[in-house]
Amino acid sequence: MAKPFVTISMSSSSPSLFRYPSTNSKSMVGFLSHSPKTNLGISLWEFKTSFSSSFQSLSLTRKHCRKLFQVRSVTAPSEATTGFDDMVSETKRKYYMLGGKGGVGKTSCAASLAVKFANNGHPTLVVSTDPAHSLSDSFAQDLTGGTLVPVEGPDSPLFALEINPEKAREEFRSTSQKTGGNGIKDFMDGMGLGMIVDQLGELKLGELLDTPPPGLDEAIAISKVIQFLESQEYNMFTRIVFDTAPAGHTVQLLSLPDFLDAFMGKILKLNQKIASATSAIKSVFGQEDTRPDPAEKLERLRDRMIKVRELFHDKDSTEFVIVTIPTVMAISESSRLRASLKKENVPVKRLIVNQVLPPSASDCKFCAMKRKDQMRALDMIQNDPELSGLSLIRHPLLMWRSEVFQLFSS
Ligand SMILES: Nc1ncnc2c1ncn2[C@@H]1O[C@H](COP(=O)(O)OP(=O)(O)OP(=O)(O)O)[C@@H](O)[C@H]1O
Repeated sequence: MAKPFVTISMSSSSPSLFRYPSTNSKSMVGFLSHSPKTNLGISLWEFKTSFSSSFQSLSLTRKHCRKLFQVRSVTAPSEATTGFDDMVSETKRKYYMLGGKGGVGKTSCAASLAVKFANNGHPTLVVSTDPAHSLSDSFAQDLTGGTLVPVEGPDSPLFALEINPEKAREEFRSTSQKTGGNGIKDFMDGMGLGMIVDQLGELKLGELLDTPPPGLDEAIAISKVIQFLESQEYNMFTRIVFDTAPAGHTVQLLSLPDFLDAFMGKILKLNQKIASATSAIKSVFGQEDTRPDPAEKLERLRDRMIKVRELFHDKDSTEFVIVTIPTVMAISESSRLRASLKKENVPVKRLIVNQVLPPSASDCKFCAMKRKDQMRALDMIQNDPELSGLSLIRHPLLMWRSEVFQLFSS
């Protein structure tokens, strides 16, 4: 039997796998019933890493999952569950991208929505690509390390993953620098082909490398998740919830393939020069060139970026859900986000308005003022040409973090 972990590789282009953490947070702070890890829990993930045997082992995993994950009884505010029935009804795989202004509750909603899906029979993966991860806080489990961690509680398997976008960016840098940066220059210099290095200067690769567009790291992270989800091992996941980085970045990542096209054009031009130079050297010295081809790697990266863009545009499988709060500023920003997403043809159907004051018979002075402000902001939504057509899901402002987690769970 294979060892109980396999890793998600952030660098390989082959599908990545789970790693069951050796330790797990024991504090489930309120909202998740704590069930300490048992031997059963560990053996659960002893599935084989070979692709040929994966199907069988994963089936085994699912069976055990049902035993391991305890049915959690949670009561959701009825308003919070409205509008989500159609999100859980289809059996086909669906991707939900939750995005919005910083701090409005994207992570809380993503975590909570993922629990809702899992409790409704969908094996679910919730992924954070936000550089300021707080998914670990939401689940009170350590999710760092770029591996899939099982979340305890829901009826169906729920896994969470925090991806370090910095790591993804670093990977891009090192690959592209090997291709167009100092690595190549040193190599060419060593071969006495300085004049080609001079020509490389014209390509201005350095400038591109120094100013990668915002969203690149997030796009790389998303593309990696999509890539491994395509493999047979991960067919089981029917709902994938992404907790994305604050608003602007997400839209910018959609234009990444264009950036990469420009970048790739240069890289490929460079690669041709190198290929002809090295083949000339090989013909003289009869040497085998065993160096890996970074340009090929970049090409694959660009292809993956294109897939991410396609996924964002696929109305059948993907939905971008805007999360906001009832303040004039947040609503204005959400309207701009919706406009940019519309321009990019990204499907948006729902708007979650989080932290709405619950009804009260006796407001204090502060609460009364706050409520008035919120009413004004909610009115704005009704009159906003970008937002008024979306189906609105209102979430109450809750007192306790444990309740926040229950927003969608029922
Ligand atoms: N409905 C709610 N009622 C009360 N508190 C809430 C609610 N939703 C979220 N919060 C709290 O607001 C804070 C920010 O929430 P969260 O981290 O989910 O936002 P975010 O949009 O993901 O933030 P960031 O952009 O920094 O990633 C957290 O402390 C969370 O517990």
